Amino acid sequence: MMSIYRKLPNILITGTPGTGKSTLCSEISEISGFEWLNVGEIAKADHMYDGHNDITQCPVIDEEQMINELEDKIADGGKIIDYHGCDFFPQHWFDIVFILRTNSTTLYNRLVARGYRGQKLENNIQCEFFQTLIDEARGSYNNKIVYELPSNTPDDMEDNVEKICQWINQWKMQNGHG
Ligand SMILES: Nc1ncnc2c1ncn2[C@@H]1O[C@H](COP(=O)(O)OP(=O)(O)O)[C@@H](O)[C@H]1O
Repeated sequence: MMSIYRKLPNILITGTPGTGKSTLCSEISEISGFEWLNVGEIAKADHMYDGHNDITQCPVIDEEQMINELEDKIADGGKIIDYHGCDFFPQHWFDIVFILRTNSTTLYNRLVARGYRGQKLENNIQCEFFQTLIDEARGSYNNKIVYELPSNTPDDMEDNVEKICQWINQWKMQNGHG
């Protein structure tokens, strides 16, 4: 509904760390010209933190500050937002939400390769296993705009890039910018 106020749509890509968000966003950004906003990287660069979570062993993002920071950019449309959480963004920001899904073993190997160990590794595997991001996305957005995408293989990645780019083109045509 809100999309009529934007010249281009905004896309949220979420999922457990290691499911392939950055890889996917970078490819879509290159093809579509949409700006990729990596929320974790923005928080790191601008020290937008509000404490430390001992369970996830990650700094806690200052959500209010992040929303203020992103609000103007989002209003223009044409953004791909990449974050391993999705419940604190205003619902009207996004025209579509994709959740990347990866099998436990595959994800385990990716996170080990990234240097995750012990509790941090286990927490992330559990996050994926218990479909945490699915529940979070379904609880935060209109379920008609929420889609799961498998992200286990390079073929999956290619399919996902294609699907999302097709969706962008379709949106442009339907909204008179084709
Ligand atoms: N669908 C996929 N098939 C094969 N490898 C993948 C896939 N998605 C991600 N990877 C690999 O997994 C690792 C983590 O991907 P990344 O995009 O950094 O995930 P995230 O941004 O969700 O943490 C990278 O080495 C990436 O190349």
